[in-house]
Amino acid sequence: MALYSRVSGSVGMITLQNPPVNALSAAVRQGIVDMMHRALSEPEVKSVVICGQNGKFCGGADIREFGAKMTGPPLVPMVHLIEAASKPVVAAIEGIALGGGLELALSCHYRIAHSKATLGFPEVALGLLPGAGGTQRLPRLIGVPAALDLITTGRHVTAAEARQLGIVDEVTDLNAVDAAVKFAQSVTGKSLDARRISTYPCPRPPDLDAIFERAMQQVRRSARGAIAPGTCVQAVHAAVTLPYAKGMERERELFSLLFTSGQARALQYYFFAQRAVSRWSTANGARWDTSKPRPVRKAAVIGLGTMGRGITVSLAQAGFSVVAVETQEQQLSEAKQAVSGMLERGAKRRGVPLAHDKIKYSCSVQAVADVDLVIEAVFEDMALKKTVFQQLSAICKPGVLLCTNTSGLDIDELASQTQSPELVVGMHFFAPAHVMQLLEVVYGPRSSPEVVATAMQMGKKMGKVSVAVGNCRGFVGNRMLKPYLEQAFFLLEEGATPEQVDQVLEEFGFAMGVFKVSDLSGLDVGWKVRKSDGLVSPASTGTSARIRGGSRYSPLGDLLCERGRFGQKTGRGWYQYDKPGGRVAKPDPWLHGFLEEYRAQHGLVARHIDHQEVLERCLYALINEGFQILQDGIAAGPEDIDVIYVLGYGWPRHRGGPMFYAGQVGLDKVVERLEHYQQIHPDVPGLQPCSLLRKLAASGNPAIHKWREVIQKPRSQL
Ligand SMILES: CC(C)(COP(=O)(O)OP(=O)(O)OC[C@H]1O[C@@H](n2cnc3c(N)ncnc32)[C@H](O)[C@@H]1OP(=O)(O)O)[C@@H](O)C(=O)NCCC(=O)NCCSC(=O)CC(=O)CCCCCCCCCCCCC(=O)O
Ligand SMILES: NC(=O)C1=CN([C@@H]2O[C@H](COP(=O)(O)OP(=O)(O)OC[C@H]3O[C@@H](n4cnc5c(N)ncnc54)[C@H](O)[C@@H]3O)[C@@H](O)[C@H]2O)C=CC1
Repeated sequence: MALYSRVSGSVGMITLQNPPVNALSAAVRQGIVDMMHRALSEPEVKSVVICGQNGKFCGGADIREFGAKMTGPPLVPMVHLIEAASKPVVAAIEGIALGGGLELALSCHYRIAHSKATLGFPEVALGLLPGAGGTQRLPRLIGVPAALDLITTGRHVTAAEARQLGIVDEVTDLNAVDAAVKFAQSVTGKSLDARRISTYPCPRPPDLDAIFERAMQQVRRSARGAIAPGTCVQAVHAAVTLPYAKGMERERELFSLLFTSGQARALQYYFFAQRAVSRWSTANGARWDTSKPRPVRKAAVIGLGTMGRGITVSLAQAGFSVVAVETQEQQLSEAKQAVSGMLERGAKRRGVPLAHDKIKYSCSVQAVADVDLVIEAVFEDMALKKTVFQQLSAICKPGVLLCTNTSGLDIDELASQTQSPELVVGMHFFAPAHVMQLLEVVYGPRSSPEVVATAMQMGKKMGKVSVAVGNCRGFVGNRMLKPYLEQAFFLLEEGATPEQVDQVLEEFGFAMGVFKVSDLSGLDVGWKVRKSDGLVSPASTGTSARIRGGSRYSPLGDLLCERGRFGQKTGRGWYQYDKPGGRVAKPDPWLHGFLEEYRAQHGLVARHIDHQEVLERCLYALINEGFQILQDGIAAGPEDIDVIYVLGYGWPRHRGGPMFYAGQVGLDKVVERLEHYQQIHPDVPGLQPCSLLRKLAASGNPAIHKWREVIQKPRSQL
């Protein structure tokens, strides 16, 4: 709702009240309309201030209302009522003015912002455009290029930048509401003719066509199939080419198109999913709201390779004191340089405070004796990690959390090496660890709720989105990757090429196809894991080479590794590169010839494989594993899996995540297609639909927020 009060005798104050972000719900919109009428009708009131309760102006339209039937006064007439007011209306912007909140502010005649406020049009991230005049008013106010930037990227600007751009009239370090009241008094009685943005002509730069062409190219490059950014460009184009009223009609038309799209539904689902994962629960009943994190001031990182360096940077930037340990002297000195470089780039590009003095380096593990938490990031080798955990358990002070960054080894086996297994938890960062937003917090059967809470909170302080997951081989992300990769290999055996598979996945929206990712991360990584699992046999050219443990196996990755083709690092992998370390993947005729030879050797006849088969086999195998993970209680809900895949594995956000996508396709359809492929490939267990998936499909494709009801029933019933 909105409260009305009278300040200093002549100022009518409208305060938005809808915690936590004063979103423009039906009640808030109704309140604003009613209170505006009241302020305009009271003769003593000479000007109006609009502000938000609890230091937040407004977080925009109430996203939770989008799925339901809209009630209350619409936003567009509301902003027109404010702009047309005969008394000056001043927006007092504290905290945030986002989306519809900024549109509300732009309809006011003046805007006063607190210096710590941020403003922006984040609608594009929800699959929408600013649909209450934002696309028509902003270019009129700040020009086309700046408006295009803000609206198509959704980036938030500081009050200082907003002042520079001309979005706000004044910035204050003092109380913005008091400043707005004073300002409102000072403009009482002044003409408002020049203050109504909708009446401004839209500036027409001479190179207008080129500006729009560039903007379209830019969004095509970065949007990866998302429709909202391009539609935002079209809406801004209408501001320049049409009179205001016609431009508003066009905005409405384009908004409706987006509003009813599957992409908007997916992005809005994802918005809430990313927030829902912080309300974690574990399979044995520990929960976010009953588990208290421990204080952590000083942390240690063991092993300063690729991951340890990024983790060190991330910890130091978050304000933790860090002891960084590396036993190899050469590695230690390289790591010091690399960490310094990362800190300096962070300071330069993102304004993160330089934190060199937060880090103490050592080549002895004894240096960790007084830390509160340790993150181990040594080689992925169980025997080595066990030794390190035994050492840590002996050296660290009592009560220290021992965390491992393993990509998939058994947390419980590591915990059993220590005197306090309840203090052991996985903190699985993603490379590069100082950039990637995802953290899988892996709890073992013995990890205490307090320890899970501490790791989750540490992640948050480091700017990560932390997702709590249970302990199993590969946890959630890497476990689901296995059937996806397997299908990609099998498709090569059956006649596809890496380029073809990658193209299908990139058209779907992945930033990179599976083979390009494999080249980037190094084929040797998976090879080492397969070797230690005993899967890589020296007889990989024999007839039994394509069967392991009774199931189909593709030795293609192993054969490439045997030939030294590790991907980008060696300049050859599934693709060729101009040199070792090269980044531009080019199709490799050698690889095509190799695949032909391989097929001939194994009696395989290449067939035409269409787009649909590539997509369905790769994605549905991955999705099926996701349902198995839910069934096993490794992830608490589909949101956890979706957030992991979007933030950690490049799943296109506008498709919501694999579990949401499965729901959109239709679970019955996913089951039907998996069964179809399983009939053709009976030796591939990953194609057998799991019982939870079947059960949900049979119960009529319930909406994704209802899946938990089925999952939480005793697992024996599945
Ligand atoms: C605001 C934030 C920056 C705060 O961040 P932080 O402090 O980190 O807190 P969070 O954890 O993120 O959030 C706390 C809590 O608040 C919830 N929440 C946040 N914002 C909203 C919101 N806008 N609505 C509802 N709830 C919100 C959040 O979910 C958390 O709760 P929890 O999930 O329970 O944990 C940050 O939250 C943020 O960035 N928020 C999003 C801001 C945003 O994107 N705003 C834009 C909203 S869209 C908008 O404004 C649209 C418009 O431009 C106007 C459209 C015109 C409307 C016309 C509609 C007419 C319909 C016509 C149909 C046409 C179809 C036809 O023709 O048929
Ligand atoms: N590289 C990646 O993309 C990811 C790796 N991981 C996991 O992170 C861990 C580390 O991986 P990377 O950083 O890639 O390995 P890396 O090979 O780059 O670095 C490992 C470092 O540990 C050091 N080391 C070995 N034994 C040590 C000891 N006893 N004490 C101190 N330092 C020691 C080595 O000298 C080396 O510098 C592994 O468990 C890996 O599975 C997790 C996520 C992603």
